[in-house]
Amino acid sequence: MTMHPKRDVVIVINPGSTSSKIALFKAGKMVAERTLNHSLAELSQFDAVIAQKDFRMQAIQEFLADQDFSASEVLAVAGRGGLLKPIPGGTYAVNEAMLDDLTAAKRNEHASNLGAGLAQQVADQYGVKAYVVDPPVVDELQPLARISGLKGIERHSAAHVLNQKAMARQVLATMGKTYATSRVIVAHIGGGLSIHAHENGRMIDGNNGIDGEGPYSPERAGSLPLVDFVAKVLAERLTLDQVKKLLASQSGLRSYLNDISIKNIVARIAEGDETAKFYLDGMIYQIKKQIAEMAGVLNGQVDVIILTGGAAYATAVTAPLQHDLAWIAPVVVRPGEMEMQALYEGVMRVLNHEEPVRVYQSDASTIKGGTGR
Ligand SMILES: Nc1ncnc2c1ncn2[C@@H]1O[C@H](COP(=O)(O)OP(=O)(O)OP(=O)(O)O)[C@@H](O)[C@H]1O
Ligand SMILES: CCCC(=O)O
Repeated sequence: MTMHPKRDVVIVINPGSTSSKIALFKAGKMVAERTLNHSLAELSQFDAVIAQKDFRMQAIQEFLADQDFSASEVLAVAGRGGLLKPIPGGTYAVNEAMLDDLTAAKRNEHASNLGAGLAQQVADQYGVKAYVVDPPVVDELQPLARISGLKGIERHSAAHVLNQKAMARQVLATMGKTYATSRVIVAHIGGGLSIHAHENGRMIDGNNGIDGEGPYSPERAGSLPLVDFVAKVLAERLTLDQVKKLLASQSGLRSYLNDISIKNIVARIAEGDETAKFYLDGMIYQIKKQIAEMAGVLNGQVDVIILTGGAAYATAVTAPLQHDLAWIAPVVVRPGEMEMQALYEGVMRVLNHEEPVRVYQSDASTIKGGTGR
């Protein structure tokens, strides 16, 4: 009699703005994980994010080749979801409509747009299904937060949803509180930067850095003086695609310091680079403003402020924020992300029939606007 090995291996793929993270889960546990940080020089070879697919896939295949599992043990593949149309939270099966919208970067360019395609390619290799979980476009904004200030333009959410929610749940549990009944501000400080007010389990407001809101980040512009920006767009005759690229991936620390790595920038400061210090301080200053704004959204009733993402490893970033924001609430630092675990759990909830699998339908909008249009 032939013995069939148990299918209990899930491969998790998470393309970030400046890194690719890959993990292997077996029988409920993460047994291997690798983070590859990509330099500006490496990423600059590609005109569009979607063109990075083969480059990122190579890293995935190298990781998989180093792991000890057989193809017949693979149960499913999870990828970080991309900038789809605004959708409810949940686990979505990768389908053609999703891949088409992401390949066309209908909403905008973003590294996470690669997640579904990479996951599907790896899933095909093992003859299993691919899923994405709680993509960055999960939109729980409260009605007042949607108003922009100009009729015809509405605000929409884009955030590190997976990590913000996972960190909030974890930190609140250590405080004896639940996510569903608490008020939290989470600042994810990575290649992009998203800072949101969470109230009773929902992300009710926060910045959409992809569309040019909030603090500048390693790559993103954040909010700009609009008249000067529009004058630049007109003077340089920029197309909408060029504007989106400029705001989301060619601004922020990259534009001031020609670097997207906060780790490098902290090292430059340690060697006496005053310019690097000035612009890192500027980013920290803007983060502080955004967190205080979210405290206003929550009427100052904040259980905890959480600083997370790769840059939360840098004390140069977290120490001033902990000091300056202590008047609002305790400031807890949780460096890195829990996205890999959250992706795995999302897929397992569907495979264990605890939650229905969601089906993505094509983004019917014909106007190529920002993440919300
Ligand atoms: N040990 C460290 N010390 C200081 N900074 C670090 C450290 N590790 C990572 N970083 C910084 O964290 C940033 C990347 O964070 P993260 O991995 O959360 O983002 P990402 O996945 O590339 O992008 P995103 O999630 O926004 O799409 C980089 O600027 C990197 O230099
Ligand atoms: C993940 C969406 C937010 C950002 O990257 O700026």
